[in-house]
Amino acid sequence: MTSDPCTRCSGARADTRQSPNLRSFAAERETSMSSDIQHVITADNVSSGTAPRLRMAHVSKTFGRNKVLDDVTLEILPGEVHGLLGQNGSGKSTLIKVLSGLYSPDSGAEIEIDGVELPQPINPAGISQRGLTIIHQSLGLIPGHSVTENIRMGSLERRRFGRFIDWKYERARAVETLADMQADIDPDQLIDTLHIGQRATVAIARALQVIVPGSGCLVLDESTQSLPREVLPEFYDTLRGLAKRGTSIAIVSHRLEEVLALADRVTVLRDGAVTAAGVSTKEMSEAQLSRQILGRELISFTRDRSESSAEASATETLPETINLTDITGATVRGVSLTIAHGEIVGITGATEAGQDELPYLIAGASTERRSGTITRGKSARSVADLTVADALDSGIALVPSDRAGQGLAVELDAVSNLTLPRITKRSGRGPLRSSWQRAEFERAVEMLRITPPDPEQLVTSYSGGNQQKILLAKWLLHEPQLLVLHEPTQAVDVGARADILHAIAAAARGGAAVLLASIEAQDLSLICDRILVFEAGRIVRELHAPFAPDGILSAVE
Ligand SMILES: Nc1ncnc2c1ncn2[C@@H]1O[C@H](COP(=O)(O)OP(=O)(O)OP(=O)(O)O)[C@@H](O)[C@H]1O
Repeated sequence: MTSDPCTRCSGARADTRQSPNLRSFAAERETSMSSDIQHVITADNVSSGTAPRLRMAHVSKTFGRNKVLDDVTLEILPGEVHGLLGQNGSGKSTLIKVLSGLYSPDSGAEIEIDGVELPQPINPAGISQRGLTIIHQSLGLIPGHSVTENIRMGSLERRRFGRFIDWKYERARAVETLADMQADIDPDQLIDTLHIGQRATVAIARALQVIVPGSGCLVLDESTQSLPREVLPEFYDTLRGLAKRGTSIAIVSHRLEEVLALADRVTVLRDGAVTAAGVSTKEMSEAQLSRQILGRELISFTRDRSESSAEASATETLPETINLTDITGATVRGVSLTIAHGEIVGITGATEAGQDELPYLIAGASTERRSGTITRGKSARSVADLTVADALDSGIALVPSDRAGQGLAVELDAVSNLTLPRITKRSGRGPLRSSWQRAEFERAVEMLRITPPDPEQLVTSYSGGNQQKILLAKWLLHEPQLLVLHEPTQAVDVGARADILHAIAAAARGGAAVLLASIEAQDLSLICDRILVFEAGRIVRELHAPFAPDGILSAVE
């Protein structure tokens, strides 16, 4: 990665570090647009009339009988940031996998970089030599290897004599890149021991290493979703710096404010076909963009908080509250809090402030040394030796943020994933693939509009957002007494986000106590009754509804 020498960008860097949120970033971009980014299509950093940096035309892709891309064209100009948008399952990742050579397109596809056609089938190992770097949703890191090895993989330099790899040198390069990104990550740490945000940082660091400033194309498929909020402004600045010098950037993101703040133009897919091709984002509002994506008005989520607590208090059999007492882990330091049945308590804070760890401590999903007690009515449970199975027996279910690593059984189909936690209890009553399983699948499809509604499709063949819905549905159908969620709306489109918030609110209305760990201020403001802000492992502020997203962000900063 390189630092941007332009003074305006340096200024932006200082501003955004003070106020790390997208709104201020977008506002900063607005005020400086006239000088560069907004006129990117005609100004000096985009050569108008020249060949696109990347051109994909007539790209179709069929799986079995399902045509998921239909004659798609995408053109990305030198020096622009281009948003590739669409609902969950609209075909964005498939298009990027075609570009990277992971999927072969149907016949007739044309793919060019700087006017030169890429020979098909595309060799995944060869695309970086053509200046193309892709970060997939799955991040593509190698478990069991260090941060240095992962960052330098693909860029390792052999010494002239002996042809050995000088690991001291490679480590220094990795340290340099991490420092450029202001990422405090130990280069010798195993990738497996990093949290998801740190892993995303490593994947992005690796991609940025192979970009030669002024050329190439960097494609980010939902890569920012797990980056810590405080590094985002710096990261956006880096992208803008790269684009300003001529590198093209394609971003796939469901965060519309992010897209509007960063992208010069957008291409929108709906059901595998292009509905907007290279449309300028100049003067485009979030509402217009979501209409373009959904093909309809967005029905926003609203929660009637009074109705929720009234219904929950009618659930007579449950003790009124769940009490977490003196919970301690690696980053959480003696936290105590109470959640009433029917209540949704949000927890938020900066990275490593503790809110990201608490869900795992109380759901038995942490390997850290831990202590504290969970009390419900007369029953008290120590978290020191709590396992996931114990937690489930006690009615505590966790929706983790690491969908593939911790949330889903990736080798199984959708219906097995949905019903896995309850299958042992049910298996005595008939064959595994019972009508019960199918009925559960149908409930999940109805609740969260999972597409395609195919119970036997491998869960990994679902789009990222639909995998997220399957994960959430699995635990909602379990009807836990304490529902613990960590970033449940990651990777979902604007419509699905509303569906997910509805489903969580319905769980609370049904009597569940809900603990929601998230950095999404908008989600927290819409759904929570209370929000607890963490700092250095402790709760330092408590906010009560109604909230404004900006108020939540300033409470964290
Ligand atoms: N290997 C596969 N086999 C069968 N179907 C697949 C496969 N990969 C993707 N699909 C289907 O292709 C469609 C498009 O999926 P894709 O992952 O490209 O969507 P997306 O726009 O990236 O969605 P998201 O925003 O949720 O990540 C989905 O219906 C998905 O189920």
